[in-house]
Amino acid sequence: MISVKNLSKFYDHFKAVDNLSFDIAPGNIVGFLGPNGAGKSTTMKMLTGFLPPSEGEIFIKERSIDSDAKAIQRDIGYLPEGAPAYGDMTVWQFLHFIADVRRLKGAHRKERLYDVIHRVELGDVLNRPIDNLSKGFKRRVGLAQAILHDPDILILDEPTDGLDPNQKHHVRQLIEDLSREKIVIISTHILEEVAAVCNRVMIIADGQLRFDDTPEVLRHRSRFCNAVSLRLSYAADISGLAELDGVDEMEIDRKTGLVTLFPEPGKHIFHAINEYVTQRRLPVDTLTLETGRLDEVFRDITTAEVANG
Ligand SMILES: Nc1ncnc2c1ncn2[C@@H]1O[C@H](COP(=O)(O)OP(=O)(O)OP(=O)(O)O)[C@@H](O)[C@H]1O
Repeated sequence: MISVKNLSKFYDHFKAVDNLSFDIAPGNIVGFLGPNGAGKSTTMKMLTGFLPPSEGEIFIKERSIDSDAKAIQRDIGYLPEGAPAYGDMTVWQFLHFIADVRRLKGAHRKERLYDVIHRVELGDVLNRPIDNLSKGFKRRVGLAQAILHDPDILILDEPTDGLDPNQKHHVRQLIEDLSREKIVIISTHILEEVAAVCNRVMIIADGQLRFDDTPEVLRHRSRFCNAVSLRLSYAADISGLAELDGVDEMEIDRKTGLVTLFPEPGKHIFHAINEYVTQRRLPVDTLTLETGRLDEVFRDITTAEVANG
């Protein structure tokens, strides 16, 4: 369990993290979201004991990071932003170096190295110097060092940054596999990542916590959630759609021709629309039930503070 109380960080007079309080329980895969400069990395560095808080407290498994940082760091795997490593070492040398730092010994050490190399799929690059690896492989080496000692808590700063779509998919699956019983905190800019792997979303902006709930709740904040969009193959009179029971509003995107029908709060309109277009034989190419647009909600939440001053 992680428990954070009134956490703040100042860089000189600038408040980068502003009075954060939250608890995270095992099994939580937290997507830690925020625009550039929101304070994500600073918060992660404080959680891992790399940066002392200016104010507030962090308890991890009921120990204070203030007095017990060393013990706490044994329970944490941390992938910092950019995944720094010793570039002149080969992957094999680097992982052994990390195994030394983590004091892994004997059969357990062997087993952990084998497991991690296999899971993160580093077998083909073990003898390559890290400096010569692609960005994607460097990221994977960073991930491997973070999980080598099988920590209960994983803190990953933009783990899929620089990876191609296949590698992203692989790393997300890896995180899902690892996350049973563990706490995983992932900082990311990528909203689809949150929907794909996280069961909790925390959004910060200007160092303050703006949202803390499930991805589902986040999605439901979108006015597009449960809206129905359709595309016509040629022009037709669709004005009757706006009059259907439960339809609040109809919007037509003049550029793309996409028609979106928004429901009244709590109403489901897909079936009524489907029936209407079928009965009238309207020339509808696609009819889609929207699940909500996370990018729009993210923008609303993170720009709200500007309006609030
Ligand atoms: N060592 C430092 N000294 C002074 N200011 C800093 C320092 N580190 C970060 N900051 C500032 O604190 C704010 C928060 O930075 P932080 O790196 O935590 O944000 P972030 O959410 O991780 O951003 P990004 O998504 O761009 O990585 C930014 O305005 C940044 O410029």
